[in-house]
Amino acid sequence: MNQTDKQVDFSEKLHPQSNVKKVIGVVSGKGGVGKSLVTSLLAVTMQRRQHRVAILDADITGPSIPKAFGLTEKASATELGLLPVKSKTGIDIMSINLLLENDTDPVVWRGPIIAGTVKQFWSEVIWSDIDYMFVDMPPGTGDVPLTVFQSLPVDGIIVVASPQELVSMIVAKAVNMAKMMEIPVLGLVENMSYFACPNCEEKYPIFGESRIDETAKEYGLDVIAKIPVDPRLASVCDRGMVELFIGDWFDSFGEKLDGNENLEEEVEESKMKIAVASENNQVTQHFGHCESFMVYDVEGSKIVKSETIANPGHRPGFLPNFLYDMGVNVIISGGMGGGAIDIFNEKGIQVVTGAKGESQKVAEDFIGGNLLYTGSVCRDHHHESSCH
Ligand SMILES: Nc1ncnc2c1ncn2[C@@H]1O[C@H](COP(=O)(O)OP(=O)(O)OP(=O)(O)O)[C@@H](O)[C@H]1O
Repeated sequence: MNQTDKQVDFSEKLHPQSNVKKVIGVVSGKGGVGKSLVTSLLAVTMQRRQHRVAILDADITGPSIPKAFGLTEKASATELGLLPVKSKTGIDIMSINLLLENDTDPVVWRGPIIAGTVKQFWSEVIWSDIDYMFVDMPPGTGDVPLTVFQSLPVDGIIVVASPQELVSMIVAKAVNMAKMMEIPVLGLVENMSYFACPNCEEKYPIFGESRIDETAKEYGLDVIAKIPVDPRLASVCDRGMVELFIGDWFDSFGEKLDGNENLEEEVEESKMKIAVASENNQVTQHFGHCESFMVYDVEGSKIVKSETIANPGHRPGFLPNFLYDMGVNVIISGGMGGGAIDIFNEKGIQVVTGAKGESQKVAEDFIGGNLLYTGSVCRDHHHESSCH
């Protein structure tokens, strides 16, 4: 089922006593690649550069920031609002773990509740005079990170990946998600890029040869840092002492950030191609058997060209490759089989299912961030009638 909802602008709802100048989201195409570590290192780097820094831990189901900073006290509240907890060096931090009585309790909330909590972290916490707020985003490119993205006025994002993700299309998905939301991608960080032998200068690519330069070139992005696998990094995080890390990986990025008042100017206007599986100009329920694809070229937030491409025929695995070859970044359909979704995912194409209504209107809603989708998959795709 398709639902539309006006994109919420939480920037107006920042707590009256808060003042946050720049919000930078740290994302990863999947969990466990070091997103929280990178968020922490970035925050510490900017703190060392004499800025007032905050971390909003939006990774509600896997909050790791309080542990890395060794925070044991809980957040407190006044009648005016919630107060972040200050780290040893004065970084303001808010995380669900600072509110839960027992921080080993699992958080098993659904997307809307998670997004609601992140919204409260933005609007009900008093963030006093923050120059840089780093947001540790939920991992992945699914419904939850997308909703959180829509909930915060993020000025730019940093994509973290390990060498394996850089080989796959996971990074492409993260980059496409940011493009969809019209958020500038400030650059890529390759974590666990290599292991540096402590006895010689040799660097060993233990998780595969670095692909970051190639990937960055492909998407026209900057390489921010290549971080080695370093047991000392794991150790400072485990001991709650990330503020003591030794390394200059983010120094030049910090310098650049300081010299760059307007992050938006950093990137060219984003472009993307959206295909909508259609029947009589309406989104069809049956991706493979659609009459045509309405294809929209988008620049910034405007459709600059539209064309109708007849469905060249339904053969297993054929259509995703056909659309990929056309340069499509996003496919919208009512229903779609799991096999097709998998191929689109492998190719880094964002899949939006559960859409309904007039094709161009649906594409416009998507561009405006107003299309919420169900992510529904047709489990049995042999017959059209099974695709509901
Ligand atoms: N370069 C590195 N060298 C050594 N250890 C690392 C490195 N990067 C991350 N780690 C360790 O790997 C673990 C996972 O890192 P982290 O929590 O930052 O990942 P994440 O992407 O935020 O995970 P999630 O998405 O599940 O929250 C942590 O214990 C961290 O200390």
